Parts: sequence; structure tokens; C-alpha cells
Amino acid sequence: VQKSRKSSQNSQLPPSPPALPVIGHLHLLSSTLHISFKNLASRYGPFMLIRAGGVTQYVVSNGTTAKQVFKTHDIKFAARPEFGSADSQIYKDTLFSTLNYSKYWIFLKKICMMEILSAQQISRFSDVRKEERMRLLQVFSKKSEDGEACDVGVELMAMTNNLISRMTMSTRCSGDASDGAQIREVAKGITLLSGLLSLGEAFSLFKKYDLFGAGRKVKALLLRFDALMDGIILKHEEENQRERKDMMDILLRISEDPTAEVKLTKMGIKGLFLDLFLGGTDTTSVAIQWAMAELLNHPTALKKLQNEIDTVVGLSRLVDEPDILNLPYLQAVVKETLRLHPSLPLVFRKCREACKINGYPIAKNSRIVVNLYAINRDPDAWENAAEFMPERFLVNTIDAIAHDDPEDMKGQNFSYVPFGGGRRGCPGAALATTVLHLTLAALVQCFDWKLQGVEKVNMEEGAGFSAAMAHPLVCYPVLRVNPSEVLSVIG
Ligand code: HEM
Repeated sequence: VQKSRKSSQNSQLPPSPPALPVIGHLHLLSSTLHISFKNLASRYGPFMLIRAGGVTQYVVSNGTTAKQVFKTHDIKFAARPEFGSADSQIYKDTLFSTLNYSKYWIFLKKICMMEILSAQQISRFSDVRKEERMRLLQVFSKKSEDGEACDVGVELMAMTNNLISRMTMSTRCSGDASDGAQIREVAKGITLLSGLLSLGEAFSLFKKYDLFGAGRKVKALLLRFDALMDGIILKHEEENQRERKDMMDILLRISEDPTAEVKLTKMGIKGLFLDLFLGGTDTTSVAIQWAMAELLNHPTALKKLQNEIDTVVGLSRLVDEPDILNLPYLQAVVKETLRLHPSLPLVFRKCREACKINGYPIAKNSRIVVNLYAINRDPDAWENAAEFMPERFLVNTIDAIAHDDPEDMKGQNFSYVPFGGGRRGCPGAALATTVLHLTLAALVQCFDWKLQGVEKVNMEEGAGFSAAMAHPLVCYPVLRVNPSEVLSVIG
């Protein structure tokens, strides 16, 4: 066993656990990497060096250190490290989430923020969200009528897939043959395999050999995705008279604009679409699922939320998007859920230019992992950090963020970073929170939720990078307000 690299022994390097030859710290890491990193940080501090296989990375675990990555040196850390899976990545030059910081990435970011994920574009699709919410409520109503249990995650996943599919290309994922359904299948496969690849990649042991064949399978899926996208693009070019422009219409318009600062190619459009499907579906449905699980385990919070909705919205109509502003407890429940369960708990960045973090020199091209999970649960920043306490967001204390601060979801307070931070932070945060608020509100307005055979939901976290629940959330909806009846009231 090598000697621990304590800062006193080598002031150029941050603290690091004792390492084994060749594998380094691999033996200290589990498949829930964010939890392993958090546990190690409680011993080795908020900035530590972790070596696994051939990869050395700095791990950031508190708000003050994250602030240096997300704000002080934001532009220096605005790049992603290369992943070995890039070898099988046909979109490696166009995938927004993995692109290096470049003129092209800046161009795509502008398209995201000003066009396809802008507040205006999101609000144009509020009726689509309402329809999909209604479908979801009807599925649960039927289960309630039949006295059947439901797997909440499966239904939520179908809803978020339909939402993204309709916003991106005006089609639902219904029926096995629909474009949406096929894209969903391919994206699901890619997510699964990329999880495997990135895990191997994080430890860099199997990278060269692709032992599980995941690289080859990802490539095959990407080729299928590519062919599907060709068909979708063609259809959009033929039917370009849609009254409401979806994301594909907007991107095709930009691709044909001779004055655009950068040429958006068809490959570029496909890469961006892949990102929207990979980044925008599971993340949101997993967060709603965690919120439901926390509420089931905290019946007083569930009751309080239902009372707030009953008082503000009443029982004669369904909660709707303009209501969110008047539902502070709902906002607090969503914030507290994302604090405890950030859907992407680890953020990977690459250093573009040498700088210092916490006084330690960081060389160009070093890998940095920001552990959002550990930061959001830092006991120095949050009282009873592991407890689900939405009330903390209702008061303006030193460790709580004022619920009316519009910046607090965007990682401006660096002890609360569910969407990462800085210029590379999540561009879908506004869409995600809109969907989260409304779906959760509708689910608890219309139903009481019961467990059977167990007293508490098992909150164990699943393996991989997505921080999903390890066990399906299976429960019984009991009708409170019949969505079909109130729908007829609001027309
Ligand atoms: C609860 C839901 C969501 C959570 C918790 C979440 C979280 C994150 C996080 C932590 C990052 C990395 C940020 C960083 O490096 O600092 C990210 C990146 C990204 N997210 Fe989200 N996200 C969510 C929903 C969405 C949605 C709905 C979309 C789009 C439809 C989206 C699209 C993206 C994209 C494209 C990136 C890559 C950005 C880049 O590399 O510049 N996300 N997200």
C-alpha cells in the first residue's frame, strides 16, 4: 500500500486516500460512485484526488470549492473530458453535452437558451404538457378504479418521453412503430450501455478492450438512431407548414440560414436531438419518482401539500401552470427533492487552462468531478442534511435559500446545485422544473397514495450515473378528485 498523499507530504496535491498499486482507489469505489465519493470526502475533505485504474481525477464536494469551478474559473472548466466511449460515438463532434468548449458549443448553447429551450418555446407547449398530464392521471384513475397497484416510474417515464417527443418533433411515442417509440427504445438502450461504458471508463480498465461489447452495441444503436433521424428530418422538410413550430422546425430553419454564425449541419441537429432525449427524459421522471417516494415516507408533508393545493386551487379544477407561483410549499417540496436526489449526481469537467483550486495547482487537461450529491447534502451547509424537510426552503435562514430567489435553481448558491453550474450548467432546468411542479401537484391533487405490505418506501439508490431508485416505486392510487370530471368543468 502506497503512502497516503496528505497535503503536508506534498503541498502541491490535495488529500487522497491510501492507494493500492495499479488499481489506485478502485477498491474504495462502489457502483454508486457519488455515494463512495461522498463517504471519502467526509474523511479526506472537500477537494481530494482519486485515482482509479489509469484515470486521476480531482473530486469537489462542497459549495465553496464548487464555486471556484462554476464561477471563479467557470470558463476554464467549461469543457468535458473525453470518454472512451467516444471511440464508438458517431456524434462525437456534434453531441452538445460532450463537446469541448468551442465556437460551435457556444453557438449550440445560444440555440438552446434563445430558441428551443427558451421560456417562450416552453410556454408554447403548455397545452401539450396538460394533455400528457391528463393521460397520466387517467392511467392512475383506471388503476384506482380497479384497485390495482402501479409502477409509478414506468408511467412517468412514458410521460416525459412523450413530452420531449412532442416538443422536439410533434409526435407521441405511442405504438411500437411510431418515430417517437423507436427513438425512445434506442435512447433507452444507449443510456443503459453508456452507463456501463462510462463506469468502465471512469475506472479506465476495460476501455481499450471493450470487454462487454458495450461500445459495439452503442455504435449499432447510434446507427439506428441516425437512420430514424434521417426519416424524421425528411418528413419535417416535407411538412414544414406546421402552425406551431417544434424544435426540429426551428433547427431546420437555422440550418438553412446563410447568415448564421456557424453552419448547423444535419449531423449537428441529430446530435442535439440525442442530447435532448438522453438528458431530458429519465432525469425528469426519476426526480418526480423521488418526490413521490419522499412524500409517501412523509405523510405530514404530503397532507400539507394537498391542503395547499386544495386552498389555492380548490377541488373543482385541475392545478395548472399559472398556479405554481402561488404554491410555495409545492416549490419547496420540489427543491428539497432535487437537493437530496439530484438526477445527475456527478458532473464531469476538464480543465482548459492551468489554475488553482483551494490553493492547489491544477494542470491543463486535468479531470474534475463535481459531486452535486455531496454538496447538496453537506452537513456544514445544511442543518439535518440527510432529512427531507421542505420547510427549510420556506424560511430565509443562513443555510436556506429564499424561495422567491429566481437564481437559486441555477446553481448561483453553490451549496445547492442540482443542475450543475456556470455556463456548462443544465440548459433544460426551466423545462424540467415546470414539468416536475405540475406533474407532482396533479398527482397529489387527484390521488392519495398508499403502500401495501410495507410501511416505508425503500430509498436505496440504484447503480450507475443517473441516481435512479434501486427498486421500482409500486403503490396504489386512491382517487381524491376525479380528473375526468374536473376536466369537464374547466372545459
Ligand atoms: C430534473 C431534471 C434534470 C436534472 C436534475 C438535470 C441535471 C443536469 C446536470 C447536473 C447537468 C450537467 C451540468 C454541468 O456540467 O454543470 C446537465 C446537463 C445537460 N442537461 Fe440537464 N437535467 C435535467 C433535465 C434536463 C432537460 C429536461 C433537458 C432538455 C430537454 C436537459 C438537457 C441537458 C443538456 C443538453 C445538458 C448538457 C449541457 C452541456 O454540456 O453544456 N436536462 N443536466
